[in-house]
Amino acid sequence: MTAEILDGKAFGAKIRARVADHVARLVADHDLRPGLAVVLVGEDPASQVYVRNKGIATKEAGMKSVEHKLPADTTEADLYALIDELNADPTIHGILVQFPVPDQLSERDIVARIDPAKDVDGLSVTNAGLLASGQRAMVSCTPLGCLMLLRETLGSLSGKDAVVIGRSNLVGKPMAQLLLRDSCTVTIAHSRTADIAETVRRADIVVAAVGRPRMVPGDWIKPGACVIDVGINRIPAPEKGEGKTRLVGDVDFDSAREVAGQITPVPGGVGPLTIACLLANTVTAACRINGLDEPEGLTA
Ligand SMILES: Nc1nc2c(c(=O)[nH]1)N[C@@H](CN(C=O)c1ccc(C(=O)N[C@@H](CCC(=O)O)C(=O)O)cc1)CN2
Ligand SMILES: [Mg+2]
Repeated sequence: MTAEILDGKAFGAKIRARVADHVARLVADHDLRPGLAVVLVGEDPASQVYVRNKGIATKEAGMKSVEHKLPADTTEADLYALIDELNADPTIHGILVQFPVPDQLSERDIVARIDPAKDVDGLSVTNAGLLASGQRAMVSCTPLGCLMLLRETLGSLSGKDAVVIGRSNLVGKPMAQLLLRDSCTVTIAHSRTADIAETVRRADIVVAAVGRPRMVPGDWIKPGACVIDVGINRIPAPEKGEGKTRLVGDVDFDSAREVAGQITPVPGGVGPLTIACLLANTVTAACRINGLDEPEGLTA
């Protein structure tokens, strides 16, 4: 079997078109233009690219985009003063502080400072708790995108065996909660899982989110399984020339594609869904904050 390759760029574009449609309606019917503020602390080159792409995508969808670039030595007090300002700004509905942040800052404390209603990363204790208890939450963008892609690809997920490899607050844990909510039988595997190969072999759905290049070989995959590779790992690529690098996922694509039913590539799989779902979450937040109906097709 050779797997169907799931095109994250195309699906991301579809989500973004849906977002733009909702935005146009919110502006026309309610004079409400959703606004997203992205805060970047320091000069991490990859983060600079992601933040720029978020700004471009936000404007393309017809939303207000605000970028705050702070120096690498920004203090907690200065960052919190900015977050407080954004929390109070009625034209801003989503706030995202780009991670990683420099060492003097705590990701956990930053997230706690953001109004949970504007927490478009879904990382606050409030949103994690709402999701875990089956209530309306803001859901982290990458797992939200993975869930939308799984539903689009497989239809109902009910009764399927799903394994999430990785237990981060940003991806692994919310992904497992979303799959559980769609009535999957969910296992979270991680570095201490006793027989990870056997655990993965049982799964109809594999979501790999560990950040270890090509950790999951094809012979761990159940024939026909749907494989979602969240990993974005930069590795040396001497074949492209000295000092060159390339991106690979957490799954060994070449061997896994021979076994899987469907698989996401890296790049061009899950990555583009993260930004598309950030836009979706901003629209959702704007609707909720203003007491309007949930946007259809943009929430989990
Ligand atoms: N506050 C947050 N920080 C970070 C998040 C996040 O969700 N919230 N996620 C990542 C970075 N990220 C978005 O912020 C992100 C990463 C990758 C992509 C993407 O489209 N990747 C492309 C490849 C890009 C490349 O060539 O380098 C792909 O996979 O096709 C989008 C967004 C960490 N920080
Ligand atoms: Mg981190």
